[in-house]
Amino acid sequence: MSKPVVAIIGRPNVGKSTLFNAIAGEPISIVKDTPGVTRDRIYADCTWLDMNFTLIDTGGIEPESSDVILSQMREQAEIAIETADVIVFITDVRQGLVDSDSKVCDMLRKSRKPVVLAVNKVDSIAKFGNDVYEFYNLGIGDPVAISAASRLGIGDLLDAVAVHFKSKGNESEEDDDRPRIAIVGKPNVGKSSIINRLTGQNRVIVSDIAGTTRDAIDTVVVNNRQEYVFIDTAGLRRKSKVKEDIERYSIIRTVTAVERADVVILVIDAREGVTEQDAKIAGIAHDRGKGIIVAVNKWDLIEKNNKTVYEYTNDIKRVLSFMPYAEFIFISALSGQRLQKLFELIDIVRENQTLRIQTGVLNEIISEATVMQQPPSDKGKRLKIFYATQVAVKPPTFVIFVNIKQLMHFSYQRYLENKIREAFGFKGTSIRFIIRERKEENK
Ligand SMILES: Nc1nc2c(ncn2[C@@H]2O[C@H](COP(=O)(O)OP(=O)(O)OP(=O)(O)O)[C@@H](O)[C@H]2O)c(=O)[nH]1
Ligand SMILES: Nc1nc2c(ncn2[C@@H]2O[C@H](COP(=O)(O)OP(=O)(O)OP(=O)(O)O)[C@@H](O)[C@H]2O)c(=O)[nH]1
Repeated sequence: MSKPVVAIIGRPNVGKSTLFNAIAGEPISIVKDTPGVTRDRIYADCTWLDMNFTLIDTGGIEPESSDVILSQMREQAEIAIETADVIVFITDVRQGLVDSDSKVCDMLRKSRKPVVLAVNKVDSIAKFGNDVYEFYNLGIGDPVAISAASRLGIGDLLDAVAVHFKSKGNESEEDDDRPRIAIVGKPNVGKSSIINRLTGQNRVIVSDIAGTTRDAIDTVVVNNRQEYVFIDTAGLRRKSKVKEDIERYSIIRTVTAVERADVVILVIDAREGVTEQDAKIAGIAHDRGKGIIVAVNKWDLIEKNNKTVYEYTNDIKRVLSFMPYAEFIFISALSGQRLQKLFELIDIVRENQTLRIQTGVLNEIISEATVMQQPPSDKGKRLKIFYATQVAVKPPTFVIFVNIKQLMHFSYQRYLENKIREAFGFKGTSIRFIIRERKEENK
């Protein structure tokens, strides 16, 4: 299910980072399993009451002249409008209303994206409460008074944000059962070329998902009478001169595209091989439990012998070792080689993402596995597995009931995962486990 995306924007020093941390929770847990992305808080997976959403930080602004600030704020706002479902516009009660705030609000209003106005640094209502009214002048609705630093009003703010989740424009997306595929990868690997080639060969129809700006970049391709929605992240490079800004933007674009996708195609340039940056991008899809196909593009430029595919696959698997389940395909957007096969692979991965295993069969596999390799023990206590059942798809998720949770070591869980994969495949998709304790008497 696609999670809503919330973006925080505002002038320098109003408290964006402080608010981000207050919502996301203090320990930097964002991407702990994802290589490379820990340096900076760009996005975080958050929960409020029973709702999950992705929070993005469109980036800091260097306070220089007010002209520069305004243009950077516009840039931020554009990114937020392009990628977010709800925008939190944050202001500072102590700085008061500033001209650039009004200008950015004009942009936001025109975009018709839901905006929630936060007035920060209201550490004391008695002292600053009255100053909040001034912000009604921005014409983007009721200001919510908060103090990010002392975590006051954050609940009210998130309530106001969550109102827009339900009326979110892509409810139709939830009912839409066409496969949604995000094509991601570093600049210049051939993402646009792949989309162009696919659409050139097949009839294209305009996306009929109504509403938001993001949908303008969806491309519908028909293959064998099946419609596929491609979510493109190509060609949307920002003009910024700052390398960090470009990188931040491309990560935001990738996260928000991946969020909406069922299957992610990670495109790699065959000449360059796989890099840390590719691993970073792959990690975003992995963390979100999406189906994954690694497409090695520009295959026409490679001199090959009968070991080349094998060697490439091994090299990539080594770097992407956290996702051994990924499917591989070697393509050329230039010649069209194997692009037809890409559709077959998408179908397979998607089926695996939604595969449901009967409880009886699942438990047979698990008891066979425990006979073949005894569960681990510690201090005289041995792990007992009572029962397992699949509770979700996309990604397939299994609950395993055990006697003592701590005894389920990562390596044994991986062993069970391998056994499940041997039996049922699940190629191209991650699978998840939830380990639950149950009293032995209940068995
Ligand atoms: N009094 C008070 N100070 C706050 C509050 N929230 C943030 N601050 C302070 O305001 C300053 C700026 O906060 P940041 O979160 O770094 O602001 P930012 O908007 O991310 O700033 P840039 O990265 O420059 O765009 C810091 O000194 C914070 O401690 C608040 O609720 N009350
Ligand atoms: N030889 C060869 N060249 C390719 C292939 N696919 C793409 N190219 C070339 O690689 C360059 C980059 O391709 P794009 O499709 O623009 O790459 P992109 O990933 O969309 O790039 P961004 O928009 O920067 O993210 C172009 O010059 C393409 O012609 C291929 O399969 N073989």
